[in-house]
Amino acid sequence: MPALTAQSCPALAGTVTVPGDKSISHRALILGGLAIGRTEVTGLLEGDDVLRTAEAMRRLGATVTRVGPGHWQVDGVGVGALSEPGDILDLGNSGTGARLLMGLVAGHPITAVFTGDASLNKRPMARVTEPLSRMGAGFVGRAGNRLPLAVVGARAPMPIEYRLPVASAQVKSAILLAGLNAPGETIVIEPEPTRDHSERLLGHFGAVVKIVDLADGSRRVTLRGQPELIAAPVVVPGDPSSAAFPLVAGLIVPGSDITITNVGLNPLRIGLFDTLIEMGAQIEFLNKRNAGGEPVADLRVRHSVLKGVDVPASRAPSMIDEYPILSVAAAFATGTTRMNGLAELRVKESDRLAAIAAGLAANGVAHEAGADTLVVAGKGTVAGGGTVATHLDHRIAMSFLVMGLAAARPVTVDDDHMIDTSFPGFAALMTALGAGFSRAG
Ligand SMILES: O=C(O)C1=C[C@@H](OP(=O)(O)O)[C@@H](O)[C@H](O)C1
Ligand SMILES: C=C(OP(=O)(O)O)C(=O)O
Repeated sequence: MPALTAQSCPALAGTVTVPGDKSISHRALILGGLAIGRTEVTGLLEGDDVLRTAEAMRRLGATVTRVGPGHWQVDGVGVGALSEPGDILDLGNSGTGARLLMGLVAGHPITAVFTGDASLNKRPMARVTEPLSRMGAGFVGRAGNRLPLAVVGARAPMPIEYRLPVASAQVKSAILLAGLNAPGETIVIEPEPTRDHSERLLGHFGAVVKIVDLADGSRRVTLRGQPELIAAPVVVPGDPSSAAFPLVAGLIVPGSDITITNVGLNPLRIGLFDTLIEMGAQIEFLNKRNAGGEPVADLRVRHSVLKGVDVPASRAPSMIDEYPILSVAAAFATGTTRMNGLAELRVKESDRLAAIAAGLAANGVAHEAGADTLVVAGKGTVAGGGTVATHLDHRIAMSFLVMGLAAARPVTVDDDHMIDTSFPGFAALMTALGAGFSRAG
């Protein structure tokens, strides 16, 4: 386990581009693998999570080729024509890869065995196996349907109407992917809208997807089954969830003035930016444009005096992966930041609520964690000096390294290798802005 230490640094400056969006990258490979013809993907995230999905799609019969940095070609097989993989599908650290591909396999008459790393194999899968069973798939797994798990795909998949018990784009997407090979309409009702990259890309590849916002605030997504998907180029924007790390670093390191180019601004992904602006963050959205069907902009970020705010639970789906780095921003703010509706953080790559609380405690930040709440008592400065246990969680590692850039004493994370799952080149990009990291030992 390589430990990495971040120490306080002078003002950050410069312009950087973060890697491609993880959610869109997974989906581009999966839908490209089902489409007829060759899909050209540019800006693909070449992080371990997405590379695992690429390999799984190969095992399912698609031809997936890297032609240059971020430039990939996928020759698809057509909906319903996936082949049975000759070996286990190992999705590594990736909940998205595992759950989306379980949906895909569930809708095909094939059997596939899924596994992952020590983190993924602890994560709950019943949330996908339950609706996918109703569509006709079978599952043989450990208690609670955790991985390793065999998916016995439906011979004749049935469309369902399903109301999500938790707000989860992964569960929604798994059902839609299974529904692709079912006759008739598959309907998912979400209590609160979650990221809609699957819906956007399904439409982009020629499927008919209807989205209706219902009077009670929920959203109904209807997919017409058995479409012929046609290859279409996908331009992947920079990942707002990755941009969050240099962005918060720019806010908390005194004197900083940085620009992050080509950041995806899908309205269902930008809860963190809204929250930081409420806290007083100076963020300018420059050169707003549309790229590959998603809104993008360049973000100019300057050091800011932040104040604590209340973050409503309703905002959680649009910033679900951003609470670790928001907690760091809150520690440098003055006043109390209250976060609600965080139950899902307990089932990510780690129990993120517990990992954040332990990291704050190790670095002298007053806070209180409840079952699904976190209150951070910001004092404007952070003592630091702690070592943070990362539990195979990339977002915990990056968040506390950012903390170390502005804390009084250095902050160490016990392991940083898993950062490559979502943000390869993180340390180099931060160093280019002026950050200081050192390898312990
Ligand atoms: O669909 C996706 O691409 C994702 C959905 C979210 O998970 P949930 O669906 O579990 O909320 C998010 O945490 C994950 O990083 C990516
Ligand atoms: C939760 C995350 O990813 P996944 O669920 O795909 O492992 C994340 O990237 O923060």
